Amino acid sequence: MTDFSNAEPVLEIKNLSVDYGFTESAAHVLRGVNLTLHEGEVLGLAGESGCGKSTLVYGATRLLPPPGLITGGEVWIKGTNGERRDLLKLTDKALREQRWVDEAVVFQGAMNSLNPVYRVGHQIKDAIQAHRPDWDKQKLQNRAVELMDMVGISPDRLESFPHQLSGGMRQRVMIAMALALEPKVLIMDEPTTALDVVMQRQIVQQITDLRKKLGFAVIFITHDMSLLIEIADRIAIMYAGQIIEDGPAMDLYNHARHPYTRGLINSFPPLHGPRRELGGIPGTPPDMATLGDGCPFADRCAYVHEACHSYEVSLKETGLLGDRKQHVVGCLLYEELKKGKGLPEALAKERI
Ligand SMILES: Nc1ncnc2c1ncn2[C@@H]1O[C@H](COP(=O)(O)OP(=O)(O)OP(=O)(O)O)[C@@H](O)[C@H]1O
Repeated sequence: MTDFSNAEPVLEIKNLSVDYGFTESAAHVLRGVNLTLHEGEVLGLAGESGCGKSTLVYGATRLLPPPGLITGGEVWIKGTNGERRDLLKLTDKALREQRWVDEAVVFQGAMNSLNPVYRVGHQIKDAIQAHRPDWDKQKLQNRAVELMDMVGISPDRLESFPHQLSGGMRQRVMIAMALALEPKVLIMDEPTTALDVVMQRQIVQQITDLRKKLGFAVIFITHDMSLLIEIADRIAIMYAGQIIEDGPAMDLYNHARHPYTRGLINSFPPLHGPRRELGGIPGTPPDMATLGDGCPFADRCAYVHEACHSYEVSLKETGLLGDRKQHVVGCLLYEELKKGKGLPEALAKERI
């Protein structure tokens, strides 16, 4: 786990908002999200199902399917050529040209998106050739072999059809394709969810090793907090279309500030140390189409008080001793703390 906060940002999502639908009944699924990924960093994005993780990364890369609509924001990417551009302002042509080159996305269930009627090698080479039309057959073949080697699959498998590969192998092929043009940013949306635990571990280890070797930055989406704590340098927690806590991975794990983050962490067995009882989070995330004002977690929060119903989430440092500047949280309790009101006793006792 490394501190990348002084490294240059490679992807900056600023105030990004997304609606599903156009009419008055549109659901405001992403509400002014800010998130920065630094060069070489592994940023974990966690939160319950439906909190907007996929919408965030697909919105930021303009891969959002209809009826998703970006209603505001900026997404600055530092391209492989060093130039910074706002992805939301690029023409479709410019977008197609920079995709795979500057950033690549491995979708949820990507292993099922290989075309069943073409050999794996053909598909890898096709993807590369779309961006490198001047490469001859031999060069494409060499790169395909190199990529298979890189993800630990025998290059003979370039001749296989997707159905002849296991799920884990297909997922590795997708990772190889994503890395084919050496992007600086790799976005992975639950890349291991459909795989068994052993395969999950192997693939996560492989991504970690490749990142060290090639130096790209990663946004890794998962529900699995214990996995993130192992692999991420930094973790951002999403709830109801907003980031509600963001900090260095170990700080966030050991000193989770938001009651929702604490709930998420307590839903997974601890990695080290004494066993503790697992607790869930009562209730379910709110319906984004009917979400009103105030903290969206208020209805499920054990520490809720009147003012939370009109609190507008904004990420700030807690001011608590030992908290680092890079650790921010959007919870009224910490604003009250700064006013000298103190934390509720139960919250103050846990994991401070
Ligand atoms: N096509 C759609 N039309 C309307 N609402 C949608 C559509 N797709 C997603 N949503 C809503 O957007 C919200 C965010 O969904 P999203 O898939 O981004 O969440 P997520 O955190 O990635 O969930 P998961 O972990 O299950 O993938 C959810 O409330 C979902 O119901």
